[in-house]
Amino acid sequence: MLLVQLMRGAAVHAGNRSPHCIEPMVSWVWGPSAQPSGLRRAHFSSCADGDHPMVLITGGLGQLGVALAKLLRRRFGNNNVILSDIRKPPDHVYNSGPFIFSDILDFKNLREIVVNNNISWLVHYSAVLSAVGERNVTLAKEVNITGFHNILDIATEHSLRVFVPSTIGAFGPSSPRDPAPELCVQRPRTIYGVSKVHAELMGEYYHHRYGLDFRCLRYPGIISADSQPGGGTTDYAVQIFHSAVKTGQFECYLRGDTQLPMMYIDDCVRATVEFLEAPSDTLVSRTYNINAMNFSPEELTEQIQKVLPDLKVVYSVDPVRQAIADGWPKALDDSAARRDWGWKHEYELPELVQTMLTHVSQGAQLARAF
Ligand SMILES: NC(=O)C1=CN([C@@H]2O[C@H](COP(=O)(O)OP(=O)(O)OC[C@H]3O[C@@H](n4cnc5c(N)ncnc54)[C@H](O)[C@@H]3O)[C@@H](O)[C@H]2O)C=CC1
Ligand SMILES: CC(=O)[C@H](N)C(=O)O
Repeated sequence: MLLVQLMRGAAVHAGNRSPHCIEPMVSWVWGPSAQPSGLRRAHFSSCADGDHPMVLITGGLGQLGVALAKLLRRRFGNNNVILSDIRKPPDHVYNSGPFIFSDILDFKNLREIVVNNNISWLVHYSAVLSAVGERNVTLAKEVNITGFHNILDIATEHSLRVFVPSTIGAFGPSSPRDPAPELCVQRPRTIYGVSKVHAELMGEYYHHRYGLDFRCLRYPGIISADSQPGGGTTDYAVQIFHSAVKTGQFECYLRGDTQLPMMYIDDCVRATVEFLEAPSDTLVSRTYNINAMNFSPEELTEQIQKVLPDLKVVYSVDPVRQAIADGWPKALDDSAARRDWGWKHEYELPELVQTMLTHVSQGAQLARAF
């Protein structure tokens, strides 16, 4: 019954966004996780067959890579998007399109993949996230800095368009927090944040020095139902949905009033594709903030309780993740992305909660059926 009610609610949510491509084309596609929401409107520039880029996604088996690959494959064809990682993919991912082993620390292997597959766009998702990075600084330095240098050199060598996400974690306690602007003091206190500021600056330097087509979005915390987060500070906002559906109880590691910027995964991958497709001359900057909503654990709980009133949340604060969150922005100013390349989010908190509960309930029902 819960599922039926949720699906009814989700089906009526259809966003309107403004197209900002050279030749705007409105088409109807199935969203990456579109079962409950049905047909959604997609605004992309038209793209003749021969114009398709050949895309490589590194770190593609994390929280975001598979959803991005789905959207890019729908757009450019299944065989034109290669997922890669150092882990073994689950069967459904392996069977859904090209997958290749790639360790970003292995420069020669990375170069071979780029050359042999005629790669033209590189989406660099491999990373060690904030909480795991504080537990293993050496690994974070290696993957997020040394690995990124390999990406930068190969992208420059082969004239690739390269997308590297940054994060709200690239700001720190001395940055303005409400909202954090595009340009301000950035003195993060995590190795994750330091490595992302390094990536922003190096990418912009290579753009100016060598003409590299470097593109970077500072993502907020991303919320997804089908994929698990990889060890960040915003993970609670995914975990709470699974606990709410499975046990009706959740132990939150952040204080109830910790407000952070957040976004639903469909908005995140759509923003990424739109930004990748934006004509170079519309990009005033090479690094943009993007955002959708800002909320605290208490506000998220309240919204979930509108559907699941029995949900109980207790707070058991983890000092490491709380200190990280306390140095991050409460909101992001993303007006430049909205102005320059037409960024517009679709999901606000009520739609996010509706959609997440629908997906997570469906998943739980399926799991019980097997
Ligand atoms: N998920 C989020 O809330 C946010 C993510 N981002 C950024 O988006 C990107 C993707 O994030 P997620 O998918 O959440 O990360 P994740 O932690 O879920 O996945 C990262 C992937 O990188 C892979 N990896 C680790 N070492 C590697 C190596 N040596 N070679 C190749 N792959 C390696 C891991 O196996 C993993 O599958 C990251 O750069 C992250 O910093 C930015 C802001 C928010
Ligand atoms: C916001 C991020 O970059 C990530 N989810 C993390 O919490 O580390």
